[in-house]
Amino acid sequence: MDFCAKLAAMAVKYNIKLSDKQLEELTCYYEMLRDRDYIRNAEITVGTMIDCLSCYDAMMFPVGCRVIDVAAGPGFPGIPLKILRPDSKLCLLDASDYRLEFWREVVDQLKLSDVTLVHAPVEEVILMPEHREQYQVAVSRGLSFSLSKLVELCLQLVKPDGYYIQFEVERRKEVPDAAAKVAAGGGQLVKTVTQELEKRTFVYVKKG
Ligand SMILES: C[S@@+](CC[C@H](N)C(=O)[O-])C[C@H]1O[C@@H](n2cnc3c(N)ncnc32)[C@H](O)[C@@H]1O
Repeated sequence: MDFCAKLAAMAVKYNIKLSDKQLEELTCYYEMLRDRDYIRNAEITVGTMIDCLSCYDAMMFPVGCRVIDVAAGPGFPGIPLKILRPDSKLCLLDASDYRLEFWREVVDQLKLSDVTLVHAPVEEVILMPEHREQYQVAVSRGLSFSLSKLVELCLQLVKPDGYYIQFEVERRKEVPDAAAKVAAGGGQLVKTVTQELEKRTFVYVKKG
């Protein structure tokens, strides 16, 4: 089975609704990652795409919402979420500039509109008026700060009624204590959702 067919099958299994156009765009993104040697194999990337898309909660993403991916690396989960919700306005942020050119290519190739690219550490971006408290949703996957530190930093990017979604891996073992850790970072735990495919728990945090 090719990448697109595998992704389509997994999306059905995990109840993620993708149009043919979205499947094509995710496949094109996969091919660009593969051509840059950013990924090891198609199987793993299907898992990564499903992981990224699984955090989506329609209630937290109003029409035209501004979303920031903190420490996006090659674009996970920001680019899959932008493909899922093309009306959203995405900011990809990373401290390292080594992905900027790649992000630009993806944006051009997929003709993605309303995407902003920021090369700076999150600690600096939270102080910039054009980013501070400007987003409906902040997401972060793979940034190795403690859960309370991530909540403290990322909520500063979120509007008063916004949300932060953190991708937690099982080995970090922060989830059983998530409510206390989220509160220590200044947030309110909305829910945690565990996704079996990548042994992942999404921690949903509301500001305030
Ligand atoms: C393990 S990668 C995760 C990338 C991507 N989110 C993913 O899931 O594949 C961690 C990323 O965090 C970025 N990073 C590390 N410290 C950062 C900081 N203080 N602010 C913003 N990005 C940071 C790194 O440059 C790297 O791209």
